[in-house]
Amino acid sequence: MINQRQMKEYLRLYLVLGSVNCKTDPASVVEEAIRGGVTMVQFREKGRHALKGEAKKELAIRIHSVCRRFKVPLIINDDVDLLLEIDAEGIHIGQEDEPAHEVRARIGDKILGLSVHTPREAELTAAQQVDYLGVGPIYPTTSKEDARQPRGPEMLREIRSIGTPLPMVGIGGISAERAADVIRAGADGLAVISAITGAEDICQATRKLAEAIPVIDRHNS
Ligand SMILES: Cc1ncc(COP(=O)(O)OP(=O)(O)O)c(N)n1
Ligand SMILES: Cc1nc(C(=O)O)sc1CCOP(=O)(O)O
Ligand SMILES: [Mg+2]
Repeated sequence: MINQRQMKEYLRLYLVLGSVNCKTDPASVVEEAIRGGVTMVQFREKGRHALKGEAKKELAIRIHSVCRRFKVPLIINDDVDLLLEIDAEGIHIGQEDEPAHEVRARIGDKILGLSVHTPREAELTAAQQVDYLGVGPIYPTTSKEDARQPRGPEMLREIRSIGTPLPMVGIGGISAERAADVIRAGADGLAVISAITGAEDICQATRKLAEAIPVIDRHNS
């Protein structure tokens, strides 16, 4: 499994995207976003108009080739078979997806991220199986059809207060203006879709997000 220090660095500015989120070629969006400061990418091909089968795999391979060029890890959402086929760096699963211990058995040492929405779910997560937690939605979002009620940055604070040892990323409605509140509440990084994919200038929007992330020394806080 990846060491936590490295994991936290990768989580700092995490772009989640699929073809339905992009106005132009998703692989070009990824390249522009990496140039702007994205530290990890998740391929999340979901929704009624999402690509399937070979077309989905072909896009995943093109995005992976951009990520590889810049040494940025690519995480696949939900689809363990696709992760193994293209040899990406990790997988993100939710509470309703394949159980974490079964996914870990299939992926070996690759990165495994799990969504949690409550302190209880974080408490029940086996820290030996999972590399990071995705906590959301922090704010209202229109990018996930079945998103739960937003709980605000307070949810991150509550999860930190139960002493979870795992790196955490906040997700849901995060913008540059909200970045500092999310990090100060305990997140190691920000995961975003629309704040990057919806921008006219992808690189500039990413830079603005990256610059809004405060550096926090957790030992003194
Ligand atoms: C970083 C990150 N956090 C949470 C999620 C949501 O995962 P999940 O609950 O499985 O929902 P879907 O994304 O599969 O619709 C995520 N994808 N990434
Ligand atoms: C993929 C996803 N997962 C969420 C969760 O709460 O688990 S919210 C979300 C969508 C995030 O998109 P945006 O940055 O555009 O709000
Ligand atoms: Mg899922």
